[in-house]
Amino acid sequence: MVAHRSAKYFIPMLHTRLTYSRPVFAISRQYTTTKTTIFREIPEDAPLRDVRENLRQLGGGSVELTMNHRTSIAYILLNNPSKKNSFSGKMMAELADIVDALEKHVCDSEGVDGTTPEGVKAVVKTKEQEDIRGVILHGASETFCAGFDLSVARSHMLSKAGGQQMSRLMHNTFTRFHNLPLVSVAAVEGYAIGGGAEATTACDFRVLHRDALVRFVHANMGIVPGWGGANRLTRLVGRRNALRLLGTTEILSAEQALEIGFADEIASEDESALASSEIFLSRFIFEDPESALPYLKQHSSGGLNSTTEDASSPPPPMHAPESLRGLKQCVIATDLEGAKGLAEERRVFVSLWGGPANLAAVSRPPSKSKHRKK
Ligand SMILES: CC[C@H](C(=O)O)C(=O)SCCNC(=O)CCNC(=O)[C@H](O)C(C)(C)COP(=O)(O)OP(=O)(O)OC[C@H]1O[C@@H](n2cnc3c(N)ncnc32)[C@H](O)[C@@H]1OP(=O)(O)O
Repeated sequence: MVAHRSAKYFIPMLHTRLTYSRPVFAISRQYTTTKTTIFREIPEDAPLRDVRENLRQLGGGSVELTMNHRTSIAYILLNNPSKKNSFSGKMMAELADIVDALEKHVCDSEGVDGTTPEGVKAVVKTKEQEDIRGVILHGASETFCAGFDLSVARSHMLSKAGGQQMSRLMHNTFTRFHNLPLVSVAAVEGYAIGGGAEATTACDFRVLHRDALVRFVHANMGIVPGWGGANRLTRLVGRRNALRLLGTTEILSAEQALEIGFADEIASEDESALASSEIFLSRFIFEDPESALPYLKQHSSGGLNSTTEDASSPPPPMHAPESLRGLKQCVIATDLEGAKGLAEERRVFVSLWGGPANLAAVSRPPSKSKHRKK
């Protein structure tokens, strides 16, 4: 039965007044829109690839990956500014594509299963200096993300099957992203609302602009987080704070976010969250972040592909990518039950001991000066 959007199909129990007071009218199963796009409802257990392709046809905007090989930082840009970078179905599919690409770049692509800590086997595959060590998730036009694109929801995805598909794909994508053996930072400007707030929890760290606002609005919509955000938020800030943020839907300022441990840093007065995130990441990347700052500023292009060879300034010494990736693997392996986590840590250690970076470090003469606190 093909229903057309109109008030007479409005089903009171699904009517919800959204945070920007746009009523959402429910329509029934098969959808057509003015663009005669048919959103196919597919079986619950359909391959995730089918779900991704089904969603790809919905809505606009884009998610863009760029890699800066000079600074070893990758950037994922949520780009849907006319809708506050909210996620359309197309953007959900593109984010999944990008996580595929990053997994291939940093993991042994033979059978990587990024949804489980055991499934993530980091490798160093390209020349050390080119290897990506960190990734920043950020939004266009000075805002982070307003969650799910509600115009897509209204037009195509208010059925149980639509919600199930969308949630299944986003759970998979954000779990794989969270498990990537890269150090990830959410650079939050403006708003991170609903699924946008959930997206920040999929990163290892959060750097907020001093005016940024974070809000888990799901309770106002008669639901709970649909992208894994409640689970990750609870691990981040503890049960008490998580339940308060989710249950009251209170707006979290940058200061409050820092106070409860949700945010790791607030951008300094005259700095964007993106620039502050690059400096934050540089502490993981460069052996001496302070002295690497001029190089970082010269080459960090906010996500433009910067592979221009600049002979005048070879990159400052960086931590071996395999060591950083191994450390991330050890941390996510703590999700494994019992002794499995320790076993994974030992496996990573053995895989690195005696490797090129370890041999180079061991052969360096010890020097107490390098342990002086700056
Ligand atoms: C699991 C995911 C979860 C779920 O599915 O339950 C969700 O994420 S549901 C979505 C939750 N997000 C929201 O409720 C945020 C709604 N938006 C707002 O509260 C405001 O737009 C805000 C605070 C983000 C920005 O307010 P501001 O006054 O600065 O701008 P406008 O409200 O005028 O918005 C500008 C422009 O963007 C469109 N917009 C904003 N958010 C969304 C969205 N989530 N989906 C689609 N479109 C969105 C808004 O309609 C305006 O467009 P215009 O054509 O100019 O009216």
